[in-house]
Amino acid sequence: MRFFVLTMITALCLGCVAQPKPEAALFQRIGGAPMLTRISNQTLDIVSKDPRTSRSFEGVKMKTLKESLSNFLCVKTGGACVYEGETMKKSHADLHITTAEFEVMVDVLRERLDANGVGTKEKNELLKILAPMKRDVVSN
Ligand code: HEM
Repeated sequence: MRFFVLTMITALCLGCVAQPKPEAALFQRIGGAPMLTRISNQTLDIVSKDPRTSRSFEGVKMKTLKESLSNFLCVKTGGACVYEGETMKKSHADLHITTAEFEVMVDVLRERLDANGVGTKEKNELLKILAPMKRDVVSN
């Protein structure tokens, strides 16, 4: 009987230990606000100078845009930030972004995520969140 009780207690304890921990939000796993700020800044620095995409950024206040993009990505990945900008449709409507320009931006973002050591799983999760936004950003 004592053996049975001991076995049951051991099994219950192991059960507690083996409980899978809920996965942290993508925001945390990606490296939090510092990483999202770095990724946003670097991506925007590159696409605003790349001749394939630079035309849309002429006259745009890059500091404000960088902060806005960083907050947007924070919210979309589950971070506790506040995004006060426009919807994707509204903020890109007048820019007439093409599919080719959208793809350059995604390529640069992917490359920056790699360069900053973001894991493949996290990188793909973020790209999957952004992919459906193409229909709101692109208007050609
Ligand atoms: C999934 C892809 C994209 C996301 C998530 C995104 C996100 C954003 C965000 C959050 C803003 C700020 C809106 C605001 O503060 O009201 C913004 C504005 C802007 N985006 Fe994008 N964007 C994307 C694709 C692109 C592409 C492909 C281009 C150009 C090649 C682009 C060019 C701009 C420009 C120029 C602005 C500033 C507009 C202004 O201040 O009038 N975006 N975007």
